[in-house]
Amino acid sequence: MATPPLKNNNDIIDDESSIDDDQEEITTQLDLPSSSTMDDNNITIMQEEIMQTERGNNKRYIPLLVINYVCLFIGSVTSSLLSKYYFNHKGSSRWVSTWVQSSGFPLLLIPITLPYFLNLTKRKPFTDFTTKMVALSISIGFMLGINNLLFSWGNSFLPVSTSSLLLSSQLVFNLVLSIIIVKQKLTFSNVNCVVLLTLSSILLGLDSSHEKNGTKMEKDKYFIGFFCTIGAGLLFALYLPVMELVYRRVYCYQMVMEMQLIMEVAATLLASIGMSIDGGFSHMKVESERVFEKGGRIYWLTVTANMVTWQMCFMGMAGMIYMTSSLTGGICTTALVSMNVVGGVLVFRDSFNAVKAVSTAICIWGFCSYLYGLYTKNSHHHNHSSSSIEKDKENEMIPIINPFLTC
Ligand SMILES: Nc1nc2[nH]cnc2c(=O)[nH]1
Repeated sequence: MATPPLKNNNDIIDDESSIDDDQEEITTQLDLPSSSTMDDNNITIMQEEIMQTERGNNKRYIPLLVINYVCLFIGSVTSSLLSKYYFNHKGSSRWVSTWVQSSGFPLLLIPITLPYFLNLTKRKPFTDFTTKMVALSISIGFMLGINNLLFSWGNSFLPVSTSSLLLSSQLVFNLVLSIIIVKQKLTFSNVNCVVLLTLSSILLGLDSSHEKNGTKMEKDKYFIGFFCTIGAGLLFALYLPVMELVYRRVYCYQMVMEMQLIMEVAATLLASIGMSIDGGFSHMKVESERVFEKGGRIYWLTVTANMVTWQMCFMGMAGMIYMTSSLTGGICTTALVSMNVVGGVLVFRDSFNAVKAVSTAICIWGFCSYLYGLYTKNSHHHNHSSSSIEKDKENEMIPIINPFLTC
């Protein structure tokens, strides 16, 4: 395909007034069907090169990455603390803790519509969606719903240390499935990090016996918790690379959030059906009026805050996967499991012994060395910027943002 000469990069990015024209022009250059999404098969080597050249100039990339990581961090740590607060004060519904993970989905309308109303984009929300993408989002949403259910059931039956020990397996599964599904390359940096984070979680898990809130756990409850957590880890490890694969078909951050919203609607539907069948909604009412130790007002505040923090967590996770890779998303999430333990120590005065200290240190070390590995690899990549697509694929910081189509 003959590709028309490109405009100067800065012209394209800085000149907001010409974005519309640019988009139209580049849509033609990239041969992107105007009413459908970017498909891997539609991208020629030349088109990849055009996008690759522009990536370095995408000024929104780093701020957006930071915002997403901050959301993931705050969302993960606070949702874990709020869940603990809920269970500590006689909240007991597993369905409620499943439902709050996705039911805050309307909040995603903020990152979806804000750029449009702030005139940062001319793209109208929910345009360029194909039936296939909606169907994919709904299917992945059901998978997420089952993961949420298993995750909260596992957490409710097991002590934090045991569930973090079991969840450590998700990172290894994530690495293996990323290699299979998205052809993730094995590097010293990512293998080293997976080993260190897994070691950190194992240490955390070995730190306590199978006791929850000071009482010896019944064997059957332990096994339910065990299988739910392993199942959640496996599903989550599959969910991340599948998301990465799907995100390769979208061309801007807003679309990622829109897909996330559809997924969360599907997950909420699943949780709501389960909750209705099991009397979860009436249980919520009874809990708030008679059971929760801190009273009804604090109960609803806890539930609402948990809905908000879970959305921050999922929004950050989706953004991380889109802007980096599923493995980086998995590493960031798993590193936060250890940070949740530190949160428990700071907020609930949980005991902090030498084993937890060593585990936290290993986690921080593994995570920082991974970030450093990404940083050096990325700067090497920029210094030796070439047209090779293979080279880009080796890089785990893959900003799939097409700046011409940044919306
Ligand atoms: N299975 C699983 N589900 C999650 N949902 C949010 N974080 C996690 C996680 O670390 N594992």
